[in-house]
Amino acid sequence: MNPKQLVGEKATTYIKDGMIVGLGTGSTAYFAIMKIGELVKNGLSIKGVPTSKATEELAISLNIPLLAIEDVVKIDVTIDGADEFDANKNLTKGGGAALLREKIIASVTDFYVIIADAAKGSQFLGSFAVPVEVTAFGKEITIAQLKALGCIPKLRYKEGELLLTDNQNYIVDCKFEKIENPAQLSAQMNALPGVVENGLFAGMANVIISEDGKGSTITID
Ligand SMILES: O=C[C@H](O)[C@H](O)[C@H](O)COP(=O)(O)O
Repeated sequence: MNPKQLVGEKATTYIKDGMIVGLGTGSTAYFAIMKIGELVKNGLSIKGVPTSKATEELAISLNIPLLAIEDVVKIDVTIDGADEFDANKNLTKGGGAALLREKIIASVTDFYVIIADAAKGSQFLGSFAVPVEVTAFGKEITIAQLKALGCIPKLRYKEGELLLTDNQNYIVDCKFEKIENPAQLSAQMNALPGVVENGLFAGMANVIISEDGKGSTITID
């Protein structure tokens, strides 16, 4: 089985009848959502909370009942992917530009399940550039301030156009070297006025489900 499908389906074992479930974004979360769609079809009663417009569309196509974000106070379980994870379950997310909605949803989640193939794990974060969502207004100033924190910043484009997030902001991909203290760096970036949110998720994941390259899952908790 495709490793993304393997970890995605395994993660759905944390979902129980009656739960409110955060639905992640990306090519790994896709497999968890497909499985949830199958479970719902077979009688599982849950309400989903999508982390992006793309995930919302997928969930609707699978007839997964959804909660409007304004009605969400607490989420039982969220299943989401990651671009990188370190030895302390800190994450880099936002390769698909969904980091703001993902972090808001993670912040009210009781049990946050991350699914990621083994190649995404290392001792320290830093291989993957940290995506940072910034306001359009003053973006050149914000980019200069991010650079002063020690990264090489790069405004993200898609198909020749500046990428606009679901929240109508831009993404700056910030390439740092070894990130030894993700919580501190996250706070420094979020202290910049033009930063809406950054893709470092420090101390948020309860469990990471990965795979051993031989068809078995590994649970890091
Ligand atoms: O913005 C996108 C999300 O943070 C994704 O969960 C992350 O980029 C991982 O995506 P994938 O599973 O496609 O590698």
